[in-house]
Amino acid sequence: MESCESLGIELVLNEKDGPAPCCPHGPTLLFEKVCEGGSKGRRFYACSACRDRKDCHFFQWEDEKVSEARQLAREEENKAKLPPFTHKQYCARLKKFVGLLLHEKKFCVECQLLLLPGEQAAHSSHRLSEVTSAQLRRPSVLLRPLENKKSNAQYLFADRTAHFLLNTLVSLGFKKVLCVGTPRLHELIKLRNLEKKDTPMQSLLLDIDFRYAQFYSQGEFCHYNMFNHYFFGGEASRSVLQSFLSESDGDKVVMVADPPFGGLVKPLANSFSLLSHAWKTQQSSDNSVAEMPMMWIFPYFFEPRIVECLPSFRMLDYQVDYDNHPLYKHGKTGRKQSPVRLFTNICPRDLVLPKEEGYRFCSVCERYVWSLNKHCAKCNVCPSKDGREWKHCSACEKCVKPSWKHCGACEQGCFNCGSLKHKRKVCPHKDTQRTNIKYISKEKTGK
Ligand SMILES: C[S@@+](CC[C@H](N)C(=O)[O-])C[C@H]1O[C@@H](n2cnc3c(N)ncnc32)[C@H](O)[C@@H]1O
Ligand SMILES: [Zn+2]
Ligand SMILES: [Zn+2]
Ligand SMILES: [Zn+2]
Ligand SMILES: [Zn+2]
Repeated sequence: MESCESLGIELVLNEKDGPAPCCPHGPTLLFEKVCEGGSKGRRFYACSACRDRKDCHFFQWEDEKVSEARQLAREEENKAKLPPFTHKQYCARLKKFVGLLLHEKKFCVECQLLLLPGEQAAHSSHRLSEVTSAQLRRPSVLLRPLENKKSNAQYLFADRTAHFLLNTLVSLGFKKVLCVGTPRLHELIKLRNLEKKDTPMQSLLLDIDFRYAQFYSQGEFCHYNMFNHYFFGGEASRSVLQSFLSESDGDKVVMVADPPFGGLVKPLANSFSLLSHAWKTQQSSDNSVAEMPMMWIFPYFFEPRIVECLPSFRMLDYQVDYDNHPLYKHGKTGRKQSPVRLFTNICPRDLVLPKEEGYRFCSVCERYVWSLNKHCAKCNVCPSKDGREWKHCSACEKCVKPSWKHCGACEQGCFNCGSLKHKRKVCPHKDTQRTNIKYISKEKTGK
């Protein structure tokens, strides 16, 4: 079928091609196979949210004719995959649930659903648990994390990180937090408000995990796909976002996003730009150049790609930790350290990293850095990206990883792909990232 040896898959972001067909996760993304010699393969649509065909099997060639019958079947399927209740219904259910006696408050562990009294019989063979009001305020603890790496990749912040984020946002004076894929931060903000000690902060959670609709009002949660900027709740959800982004009362907005790490950078950057744009339309005209303050949590090795897509972003040294991730735990050293970092368009000087955890301020770089990240006088930067102490290589004239041994023979070729025809700097295969189609992706760089 394919006439070419496929090198990878590129994502095509092209608005003028008309609306993309929809899978249960909203509009699909358009991909293109890239072949040896740079020739373009056939384009196809695939799911934006699931990186494994097992989780969403949508596939359509760009030039494929879809019969009316198939179109109807598809619409039926998309409908069948909708949440069992509308958000409005979930809110009415919560209201009833809150009014129940403690022994009546049951959560079905299998169905991940808060049950109303009449419904328990239908779940009698399922494991039910009692829900206290304290648990009701911590849905991220009550719900089973959706750990599937190829779709939700729901890794929840360890307390250390969650509190660092919250305290940082408070100290920067933000009053409204747009939580994109950060349910635990959203929850923490609401808990802090309940303590009534400080001025409250508003929080709006955007997440594809609709189980959260059971716990939050329509003004606090929108069922949202961050890979295609799709609001499952349509216009009503969009207007919730718009009014949340208004700073007319002087309340500053910040976005904090923690996408699944397997996700493609380009569609995420595109969605965050659109969110920033929506924020901008709410600003007075004298603020016309500014971007919405944003934090994007992602592994350090995506730095070149993120900065390419969002040039105002800088990577911070802060290591983000998760509760339910087997690998990324604080206190580990060497390769076991968390590779996850904060990327932000907020001035790094203003983001104070905790001294007691080993961060210090570099007055030359004007940012907080990890203890092992020593300033190199020759490069004039704090060079380490991965948390280990890097060393200067005089042959390369730059700082390199500690494991790096300079090899004269390799100098001739490309360190990235091994080709002798070019250097790594101009390697056409750099910035590779996995896509849902099990190939190595080479996202379009536009160059
Ligand atoms: C790496 S976890 C981040 C959770 C965060 N560390 C916390 O503790 O609040 C990724 C989050 O993004 C959500 N998510 C995954 N795919 C998404 C998508 N396509 N659109 C929106 N949210 C998505 C998941 O449900 C999950 O809550
Ligand atoms: Zn899908
Ligand atoms: Zn059940
Ligand atoms: Zn420095
Ligand atoms: Zn150096």
